[in-house]
Amino acid sequence: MADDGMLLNFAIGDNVIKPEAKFKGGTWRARLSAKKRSQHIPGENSDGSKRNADSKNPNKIQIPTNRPAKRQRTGDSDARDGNRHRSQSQQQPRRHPGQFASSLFTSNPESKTADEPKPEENAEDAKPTNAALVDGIDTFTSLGLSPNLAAHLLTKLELKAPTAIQKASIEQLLKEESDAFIQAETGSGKTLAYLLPLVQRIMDLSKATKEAGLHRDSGLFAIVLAPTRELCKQISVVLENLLRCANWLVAGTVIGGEKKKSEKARLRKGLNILVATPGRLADHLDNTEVLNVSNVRWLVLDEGDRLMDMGFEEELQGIVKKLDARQRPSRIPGVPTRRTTVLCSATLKMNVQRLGEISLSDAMHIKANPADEDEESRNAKDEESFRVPAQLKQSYAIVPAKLRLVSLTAYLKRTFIRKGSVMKTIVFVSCADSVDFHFEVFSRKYGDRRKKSNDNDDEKEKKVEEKKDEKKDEKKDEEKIDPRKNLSPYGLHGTIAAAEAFSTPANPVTIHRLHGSLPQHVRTATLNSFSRSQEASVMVCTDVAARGLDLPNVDLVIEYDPAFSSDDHTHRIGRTARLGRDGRACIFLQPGCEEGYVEILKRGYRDGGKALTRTDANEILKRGFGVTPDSLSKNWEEKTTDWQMDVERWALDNPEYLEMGRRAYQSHVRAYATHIAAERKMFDIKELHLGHLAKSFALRDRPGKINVPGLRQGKEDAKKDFKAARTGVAGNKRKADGDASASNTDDAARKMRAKMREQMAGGASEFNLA
Ligand SMILES: Nc1ncnc2c1ncn2[C@@H]1O[C@H](COP(=O)(O)OP(=O)(O)OP(=O)(O)O)[C@@H](O)[C@H]1O
Repeated sequence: MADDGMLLNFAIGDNVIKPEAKFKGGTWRARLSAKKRSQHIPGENSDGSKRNADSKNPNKIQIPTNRPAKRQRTGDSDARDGNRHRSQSQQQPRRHPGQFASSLFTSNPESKTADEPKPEENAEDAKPTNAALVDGIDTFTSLGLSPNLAAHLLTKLELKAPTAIQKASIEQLLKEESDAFIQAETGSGKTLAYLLPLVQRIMDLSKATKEAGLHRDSGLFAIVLAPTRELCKQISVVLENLLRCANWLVAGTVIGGEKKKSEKARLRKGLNILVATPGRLADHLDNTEVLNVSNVRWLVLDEGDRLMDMGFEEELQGIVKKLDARQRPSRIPGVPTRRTTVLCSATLKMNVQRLGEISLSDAMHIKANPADEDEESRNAKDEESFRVPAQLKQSYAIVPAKLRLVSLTAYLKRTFIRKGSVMKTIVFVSCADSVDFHFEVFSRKYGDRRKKSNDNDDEKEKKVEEKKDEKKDEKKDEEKIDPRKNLSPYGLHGTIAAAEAFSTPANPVTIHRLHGSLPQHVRTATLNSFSRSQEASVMVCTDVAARGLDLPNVDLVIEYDPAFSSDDHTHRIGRTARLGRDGRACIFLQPGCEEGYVEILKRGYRDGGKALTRTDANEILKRGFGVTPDSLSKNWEEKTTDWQMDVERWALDNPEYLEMGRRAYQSHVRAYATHIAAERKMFDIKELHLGHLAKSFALRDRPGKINVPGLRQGKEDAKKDFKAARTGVAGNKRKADGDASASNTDDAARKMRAKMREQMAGGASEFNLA
C-alpha cells in the first residue's frame, strides 16, 4: 500500500478505538494542534472561545459578526436525491496511523436550488439568431455592394448571404454619412458588417478617380482600432481576403510586437487601410512623420467595451483629437468631407456610452433585429437582455469547492468519451497560474507520480539546447513556430500536450494552454494550433481568449471559474454557437450565493432561459467516473476519490507541481475578490471555504500554510482580499495573474487598469492584460 495510502468506505462502529496518528513535520505548535484536532481535544485555549472562533472560521480571516451562519454540513447529495441507501462515503472511514483519508464527499455544502423545476424536456430547439439570412430576399448585391465584391464574397469566401447585422449596417453605412454604433450578438459577423461598407466606399473612390485610379500611396482612408494584437491580426486577415478583389488597395497593421522601424517602413510605402492597437497608433501619431492622416474618413472602434476596459480612453481621446486636427480637404474626388466613426460592440454598457461620447456625433444605433429595440426600450433598465445567441444551450453545474477538480475532470471525460461528438472545448479559468496548474494535471497520466521531465542526462542536454533555441525562437517569425515542438513534458513552453486525463484510445484529446504571461510568439502559435486542429482539443485559458476571437468548431465552452462580469461571460460563451451553428456552454457554480448567478444566465435569453439546464457534482461524477472502464469493480465515488488522491500524491511527490498548485490556489483566491462590485454579492469571498478550495488544487495544506515565494502570504492575502471585498476596492488585482478582463464600470477600476497597462512594457502590453 502506498505510504500515504488510505482506507476508505469502511463502516466502523462507535466503539472502535482510533489508533493514534503520528504527526511529523512543521513546527511543534502545528504538530500539537494537529494531534489535538485528531483527538477531538478542545482548542488550545481552555475558555473554548478560540476553539469556536477557529472552527467557524477555517480560513482564519477576520469575519464580521453579521457573517451568515455557516452552512449546514451535509453528506453528498444522494440523500437529497431521495436515495435511501446511505452513501459509503458518508460513513466514517477508518484511518490507519499516518494514513491520509480523503474527505472529498463529506461536509460539502448543500445547494439552494436543488429543488428548482427542471426545464421542459423535448423543448423545441430555439432558432439561431446570429445565422446568415436564408430567405433569399437579401443578397449582398441587393444591399448595395458592387457585383464584383458580391461575386468575390460568394466564390472566394463562400459567403452566400448576409447576416442580419450585416444587412442593417451595409444598407445604412453605404447611404448615410453619419456615425454609427453597431451592436449585435457574438458570432453574428460584425467584422464584415463594418468592413464591407468601408471597403466598398473606398473601392468607389477608385472609380471616381477614373483612369488615374487609386494606389497604395493615394492616402490612408480608414483606420480600424481593436484592443489586442490577436484581434487586429484576425481583422487584418479578413480585410486582406476582401481586398483580393481590389488588389490596388493595400491594408496593413501597426500593433507592436515588432520593431517600430519596420512598421514605419510599411507606413512609408503607403497604406489605404490601417488596422492598429490604440497604444501603437497613438505612438506613431506622435512620432512617425510619414503617417499622414489627413485623408482618414473612416474610423472603426471594434470591441468598444474592451477598449475602454483596458484603459485606452486617454489614447482614444488623443487619437480622435489628432485625426480631427489633421484632417484636410482631399484632392481625390469622392472623398467625403467629414469623417464617419463606427463603434462596434456585442454589449452595451456605460463605458461604451462614454466611448460614444468621445468619438461619435449623432450616431445611428444599428442592431440586427429592429424589434429588439422596442423590446429593449420596454426593458430599459435591463441592459443585460438578449445578448446570447438563442441556439446556444447553456447549463450550470452546482459543484462544491472540494469537488471542483474532479467534477471538471469527469465533465471532460464524459465530453470526449465518444469520438466526433465534441471537437473543441474551451475551459475558462480566472488566472494564469490556474491555467498552468490544470494543464499539468490534465496532461499527466493517472498513476504517474513522476515529474514529467525526469531529467536524465539526455533530457538535461535537450533542455539546455532548447533554452538556447528559445532565445532564437523569439526572434523568428511567430507564425513559423510550431509549439508542438515544445510539447510538454519536454518543452520549455509546453503549451500543447496530450490530455491524458480525458483521452481514450479511440479518442485522443490534445490540451492547449493560453494566458497573457506567455511570450507573444508562443501565444500566437498556440492559438493557431488550436484553431487549426482537426482533432479533439481542449484549451484551458484565461479571458485572453474571451473576446472577438473567431476559433472554428468550438462546440463547448466551460466556465470553470465564472467570469469577472456578466459581460465577460457573454463574450466567453460567444466563442461557441457562432454564425448559426450549435454550441453548448456550462458554468460551474458553488452551492450558496453563487447560485444567484443563474438569474443572470436566464436574462441573456429572450424566453427567460427556458432551456437552461441544471446539473450537480454527483451527476457529473457518476457520468464521468462511473462509465470509465478503469477498475470496473469500483463505484464512481471510489474512482473519483482514487483520482483525487492520485493527483494529491503526485503533487506531494513533486515540489514543482506542489508549488504550482499553491500558486494557482493563491492567485485564484485573489482573482475571486475581483468580481465587479455589482456581482460581488454572488461571488462573496467571505463565503469561500478556502480549505475546501485548496483540495481542488490538489493541496492538503491548511489555507494559512499555503505560502508561495514571490506571492503574498496565504493568510494575509485572504485577509487583504476579504478587506478589499468589504470596502469595495477589489476588482483590480488581476494583473498579478496576467488577467484583467473585468468589465468594471467603477471609476477606480478603470484607473487601475490604465495604470496596470502603463506598467506593462509599451505596445506589448495589450494582450498581456487579458
Ligand atoms: N454572411 C456570412 N455568411 C457566412 N459566414 C459569415 C458571414 N459573415 C461572417 N461570417 C463568419 O462568421 C464568423 C464570425 O464572424 P465575426 O468574427 O465577425 O463575428 P462577431 O460578431 O464579430 O463576433 P464577436 O462578437 O465574438 O467578435 C466568422 O468566421 C466569419 O467568417
